[in-house]
Amino acid sequence: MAQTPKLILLFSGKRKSGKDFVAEEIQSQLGPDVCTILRLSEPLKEQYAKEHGLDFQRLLDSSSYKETYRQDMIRWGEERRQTDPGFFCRIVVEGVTQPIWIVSDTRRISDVEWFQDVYGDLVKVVRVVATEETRKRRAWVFVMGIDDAESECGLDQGVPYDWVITNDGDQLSLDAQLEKLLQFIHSKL
Ligand SMILES: Nc1ncnc2c1ncn2[C@@H]1O[C@H](COP(=O)(O)OP(=O)(O)O)[C@@H](O)[C@H]1O
Ligand SMILES: C[C@@](O)(CCOP(=O)(O)OP(=O)(O)O)CC(=O)O
Repeated sequence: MAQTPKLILLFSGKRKSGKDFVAEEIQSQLGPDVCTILRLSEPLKEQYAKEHGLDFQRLLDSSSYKETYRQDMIRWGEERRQTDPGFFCRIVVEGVTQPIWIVSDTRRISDVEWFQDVYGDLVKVVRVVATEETRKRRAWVFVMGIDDAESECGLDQGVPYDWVITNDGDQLSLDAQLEKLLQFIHSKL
């Protein structure tokens, strides 16, 4: 079981909006002892790799290897969540000791609901936004069945965002937004 955190930031956003980039910026400001980044896709990929005889490490990086299996991983993960919506959430929080958690890849309303049910007001929903143009510059290409499906669109609406971070590559603008978010985080420590 994890220690009770002081704050949980649930990040969502489109592919290549910069969820990981922004999460890592925040973690680097706070330090790894204070802030941990949790990824729901990690236990998903680990288990999927085991069951399908694949290389877990290669599923973790931004390679074409991951993209080859993305659609089937989505299908497989959805089957798991249907029988147990908290399946991947419970695994990622296990044994975490840092007071600030960033879950960098919430994709579905059921993910948000699980955290809200268990941790209540400690949970804040953060949306990372970048234009299609910016995302294309980061090598995003629209794929039917992925970019128009729940995995990418599940949190486009239906869950109010507590914070919206616009990440279009302007470092000064990002710094200003993160400064405000960091002030809020510090107020919870
Ligand atoms: N503000 C930024 N400045 C420079 N590079 C960025 C910025 N935001 C994202 N990137 C780069 O764009 C790519 C996609 O970002 P990533 O965080 O992996 O997106 P996501 O997790 O939303 O799919 C990565 O190579 C990342 O380093
Ligand atoms: C099957 C997935 O978990 C794969 C996610 O892999 P990543 O989180 O590595 O993907 P991106 O950051 O969008 O490139 C998606 C899901 O629907 O659960």
